[in-house]
Amino acid sequence: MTNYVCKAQPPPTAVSSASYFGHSLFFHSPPAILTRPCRSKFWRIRNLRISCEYSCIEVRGVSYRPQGTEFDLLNDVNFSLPEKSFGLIFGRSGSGKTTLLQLLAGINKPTSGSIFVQKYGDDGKLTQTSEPLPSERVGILFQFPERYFVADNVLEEVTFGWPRQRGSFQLKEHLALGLERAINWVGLNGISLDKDPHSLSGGYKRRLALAIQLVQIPDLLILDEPLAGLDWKARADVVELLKHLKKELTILVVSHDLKELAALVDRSWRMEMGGVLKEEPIAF
Ligand SMILES: Nc1ncnc2c1ncn2[C@@H]1O[C@H](COP(=O)(O)OP(=O)(O)OP(=O)(O)O)[C@@H](O)[C@H]1O
Repeated sequence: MTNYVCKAQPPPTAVSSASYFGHSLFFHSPPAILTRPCRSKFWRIRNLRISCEYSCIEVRGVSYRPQGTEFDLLNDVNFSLPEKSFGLIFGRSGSGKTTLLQLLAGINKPTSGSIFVQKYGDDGKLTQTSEPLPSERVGILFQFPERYFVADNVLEEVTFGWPRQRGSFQLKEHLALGLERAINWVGLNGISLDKDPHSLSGGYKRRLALAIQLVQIPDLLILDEPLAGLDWKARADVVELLKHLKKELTILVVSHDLKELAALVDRSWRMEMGGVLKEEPIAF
């Protein structure tokens, strides 16, 4: 198998992605000492052994042709996104960006090629065989997610689809804790859970839509045009929120708003007409 680019490039904050006895340090900002670069095989802090392993979402040779059609919408797409990094895909309307996101989210299946997770050791070497990226571990926010709000209040909106009668106590407890964390993460804790989601400001509607995706922490969070349709203040708020979330999550964004997002971006690609993806750094 080809040795792909991800190997030589660990995530931007390699140690913040450290495993802690097999659990991610996800919910907490890493202590200052953990933000130092990874120098030795393991960090030892208060007798905790913390390895510097990391993983990458890998897209290899992906093409897609909808059934019954004669043209590929995506052509041999390849890219890697290390965990806890922020990727941006831009390009002309109709080039195939949303089509690619749908494959990543498991909504459609590639005609050829594969999408998987690859784990690496702190020496940059593969540590185990690749695993498919499970669609239930991908959170996706399509354009204008607030258009799909269905409930009369914030709590029902976030818990829509949760088990009501059936479902174990542990599952419900897990979801409730996830809800609390998600609400805090996106800064909705000052908002009454009784409030009508449609009465929220544009920026807060986006926060709510994000919270729904974050109750169960996704391995990959995909956002299609997260700033579209917002005024300048709400756009700045959402950028600030993404800056915060980027410390904890692997995020892939499709957007035309390159200038506003540039400071967050670790890797970027241009989708050319015909579904051809090319790496292209953005600089402002
Ligand atoms: N099921 C389908 N069958 C045939 N063509 C399709 C199908 N779905 C999408 N397309 C076409 O594929 C092309 C790529 O669409 P896609 O929505 O991925 O583009 P995009 O880059 O996300 O555009 P935008 O920036 O406007 O959202 C478009 O020409 C679209 O009409």
